[in-house]
Amino acid sequence: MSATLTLDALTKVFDGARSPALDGVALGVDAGECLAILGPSGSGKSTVLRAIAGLDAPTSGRILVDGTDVAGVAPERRGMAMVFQRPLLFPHLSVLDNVAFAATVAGQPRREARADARQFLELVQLEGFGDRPITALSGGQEQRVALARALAARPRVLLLDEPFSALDPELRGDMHTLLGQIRQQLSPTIVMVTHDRDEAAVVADRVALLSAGHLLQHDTVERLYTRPASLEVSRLMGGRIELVGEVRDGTHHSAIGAVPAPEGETWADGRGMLVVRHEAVHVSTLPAEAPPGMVGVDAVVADRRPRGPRAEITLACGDALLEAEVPASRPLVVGQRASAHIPRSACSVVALDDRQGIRRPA
Ligand SMILES: Nc1ncnc2c1ncn2[C@@H]1O[C@H](COP(=O)(O)OP(=O)(O)OP(=O)(O)O)[C@@H](O)[C@H]1O
Repeated sequence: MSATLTLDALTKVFDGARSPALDGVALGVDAGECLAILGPSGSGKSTVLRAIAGLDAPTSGRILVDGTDVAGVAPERRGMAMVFQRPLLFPHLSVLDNVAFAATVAGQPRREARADARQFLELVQLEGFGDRPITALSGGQEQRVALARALAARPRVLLLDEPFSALDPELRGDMHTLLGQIRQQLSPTIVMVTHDRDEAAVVADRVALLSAGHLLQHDTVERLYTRPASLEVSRLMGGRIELVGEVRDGTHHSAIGAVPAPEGETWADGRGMLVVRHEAVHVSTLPAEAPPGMVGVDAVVADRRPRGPRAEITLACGDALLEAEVPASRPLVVGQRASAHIPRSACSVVALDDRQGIRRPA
């Protein structure tokens, strides 16, 4: 129950719009893969999903399922099922009949459809809930029913449009675990829209990052964080360290000194912005040499902001500022001398966009 999905130069211009909602989006999803479509509000995430589902026709470009163009194929004949942010269940039907609905309408005998639906309720861990009215379910349970109903249609591609965003963090975590179990058992191809980086990191094999209708990067979660294709990607992925400088002979030079490219990589010579994942910066107060593979920088603690079990630290290194996180229990105080140890593997150089190069991330 999985298929490959290919988006080929997908473009959507809504009537009267000044700029396209999607502009030439091209990517492939492997059979059984989970792709997260990530991006800020209005970037075109739902438009991609609605085009794949057949709910909106693209202005140009193609959508291929297992290599076959689905242009003109009605939504219900595409072999896809969609789960929305709101579960959209029939309130007058029981839980079981909601899940069995599509099969019954398609002409499957009621008894068979219900037996089948029971299996999917079990899959979403709602066995025993079949006879309940929909109105007796919690939000998380409703979304499980919506998922069971979508899976009961045995879609080749499962489309999820921010399906867990209305749930509280704990329930959302449970749903991520459930999605992992469903993937293990059924391996559906999944395309999931989310604006939450953490959710994308937990559920997806790869991420398509959109901004203003453009695909900025299609890559693994780890590479989006540590090898952003541009300054915009770095910022959208929450990158907070940006150092203007120049690459010479494969080493970036900036206010913090020389940072050689990570092992096995090369950086092109020229002006460039060194971007560094702040989560990887280690703050040391001992006068120790930086360990192998790391760059050491002398600094002074310029700011400290409590964040529950963690504290965010700003380090001043001459004119440059570095960000880091430490456990809240670390007794680092403003004005204290410290050194930052930066793993080279957490560093990347991106083109310096002169329109945005000077602004620091918020
Ligand atoms: N039916 C429509 N008619 C006109 N413009 C639309 C329509 N649907 C979406 N748009 C516009 O297309 C752009 C992309 O919208 P879309 O809903 O795909 O973004 P999104 O990334 O899903 O946003 P959000 O995270 O807020 O849901 C936006 O500028 C939006 O205003």
